[in-house]
Amino acid sequence: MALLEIENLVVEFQTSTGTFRAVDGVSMKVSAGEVLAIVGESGSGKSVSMLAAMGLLPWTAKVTADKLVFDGRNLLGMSGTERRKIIGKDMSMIFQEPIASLNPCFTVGFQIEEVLRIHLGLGKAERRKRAIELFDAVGIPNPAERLGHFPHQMSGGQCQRVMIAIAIACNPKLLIADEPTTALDVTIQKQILDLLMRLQTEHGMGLIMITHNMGVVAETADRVIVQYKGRKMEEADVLSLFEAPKSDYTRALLAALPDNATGDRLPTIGEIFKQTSEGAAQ
Ligand SMILES: Nc1ncnc2c1ncn2[C@@H]1O[C@H](COP(=O)(O)OP(=O)(O)OP(=O)(O)O)[C@@H](O)[C@H]1O
Repeated sequence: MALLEIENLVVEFQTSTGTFRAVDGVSMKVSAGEVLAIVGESGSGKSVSMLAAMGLLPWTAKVTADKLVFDGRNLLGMSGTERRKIIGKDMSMIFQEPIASLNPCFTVGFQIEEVLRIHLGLGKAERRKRAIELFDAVGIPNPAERLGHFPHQMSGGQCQRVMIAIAIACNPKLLIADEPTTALDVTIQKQILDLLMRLQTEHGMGLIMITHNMGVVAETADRVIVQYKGRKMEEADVLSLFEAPKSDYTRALLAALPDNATGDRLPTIGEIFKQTSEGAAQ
């Protein structure tokens, strides 16, 4: 049975200029222990799809789907209270900007201990012990001392490790990583990616990796979904996608490798076609 099953997801935003459809009929399945990459240029609806699954979109978003099931439970018919028992516990998410994702007013220790208190009901001493274990597991040096630090006292890489520790605090079944390395220095990116992959294997979690970076896809994913303008253009296992891409869009993305697609942003389809026509004209 799939851990997360989404069928025909549509997300529309009410804007001052009318209704904008950010996600247009996307379907996907992720199983326990599987790594699914969602790839596509900026604005293709990758984050919005996952925020919809987590129930984290603002009220201006209208979310509909034929199916939105997590671990056998229908998320669509669920009350906010019921959903909050799952989100951050069995299904958690980390974001691109680790420093912005943490609350600047509280120590990182308080922030991780709150998750342990709310979701697992642990007492003070147990929370602190578990928080130290978690910081240790994600490679934060001097974990006991670091619990007393505020986010601004830590580097971006360290904050991302804190975010990962918070995300795995309750042993989630599914972790969604939304461009987890994009905002970090190149040297730190690999460390964070390796950490995520190690934790995924150790915990047998399902992992959805949202990325612009085809190198990250090749290194991490079992299966890949390519999104463009809110639609799924292609879905394939990672080898098939690289060896025999089916859609023109995927072919164009791969044709742009390695020069243009290893940075923090994939080229837009317009940029790719411009390069192709310029190449042909020379
Ligand atoms: N709250 C909102 N109100 C209106 N439009 C929104 C809102 N949030 C996102 N969008 C729009 O939805 C579209 C999809 O956004 P999304 O963040 O999912 O793209 P993405 O593929 O994740 O891109 P990126 O890689 O840049 O994050 C974009 O055009 C974005 O401007």
